[in-house]
Amino acid sequence: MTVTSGRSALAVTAVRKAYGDHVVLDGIDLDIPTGSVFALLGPNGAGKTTLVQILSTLIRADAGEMRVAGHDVVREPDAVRAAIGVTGQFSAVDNFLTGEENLLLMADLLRLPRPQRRRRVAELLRRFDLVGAARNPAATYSGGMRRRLDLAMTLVGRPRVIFLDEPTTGLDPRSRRTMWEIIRELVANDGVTIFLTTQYLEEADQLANRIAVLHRGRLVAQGTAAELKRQVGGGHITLRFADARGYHHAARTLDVVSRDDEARTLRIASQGDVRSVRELLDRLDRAQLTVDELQVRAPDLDDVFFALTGNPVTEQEQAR
Ligand SMILES: Nc1ncnc2c1ncn2[C@@H]1O[C@H](COP(=O)(O)OP(=O)(O)OP(=O)(O)O)[C@@H](O)[C@H]1O
Repeated sequence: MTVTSGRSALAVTAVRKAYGDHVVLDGIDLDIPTGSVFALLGPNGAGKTTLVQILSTLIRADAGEMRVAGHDVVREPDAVRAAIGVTGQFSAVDNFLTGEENLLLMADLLRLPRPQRRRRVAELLRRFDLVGAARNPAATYSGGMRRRLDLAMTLVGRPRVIFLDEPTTGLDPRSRRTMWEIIRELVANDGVTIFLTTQYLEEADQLANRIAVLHRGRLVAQGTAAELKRQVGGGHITLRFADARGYHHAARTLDVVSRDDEARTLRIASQGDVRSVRELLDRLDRAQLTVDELQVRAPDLDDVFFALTGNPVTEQEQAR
């Protein structure tokens, strides 16, 4: 792949990064078209943040060629910085300042022309539903409000490429959906390119035009959510157990993709056809296990992840 495509917001070839003996990124190639959402998917510790830090000029790669918004990351870091916005797990929000003050501070730092500053800040407060809380210290904000403020601060400088490093980690489902809406609007209205990292398969499914799966320093698959699902084929069966004994016995003996101990549900890899469902039911009967509920589903990204890496996401997180 070359690194010259005019339509690419990000073009990356053979990026490598190691910390001592630990190879974190082992030859990453990416080409992300302008105006699209790209999701880099991987469990904790996969190297997602490291790649974002390299592409946003915060740390140096050991090798590789990278262009972001048309600029070379190593040779033109200032031009890259001027074209990008980054919101990460460690937010830029100052707790002692109000939401409005945080935004004004950002406008000052970016040297926005004076008459524009208040106008831009007011517009962002409106857009991110922060008008009511604008005069309150950011310390009093909920997790969702803080993420919105953080993203609003990133937008003060009108970046063309936005890195969102795990934008919804730790948010409740409602705040997560609000963030998704905001991200969709950003792409539709502002034509920005979004580079998103996430551990949530559903998030990548909801937002991304293209998804890449990072596993042990390499991109093990790339494509649209539909392409990745097709690549895996099959699907899964979800079983909910009536009692804890049956649940734990089944968890030990079946080919489990993922599990939810609280809800006593197991996800089993399966083609989902009548024969494989019958075989599974026979097996459960023989073991005298009572199932409360059974659902047959088409493949989702959880199945993709399992097929590509041999592990469910949750197990990889636990194995860290
Ligand atoms: N400065 C550093 N020195 C040594 N090792 C590091 C350093 N920064 C990151 N690592 C290691 O590199 C690996 C990748 O870390 P990284 O933070 O990029 O992963 P991640 O996919 O973003 O994970 P998370 O979802 O937890 O943020 C981890 O094993 C981490 O311990």
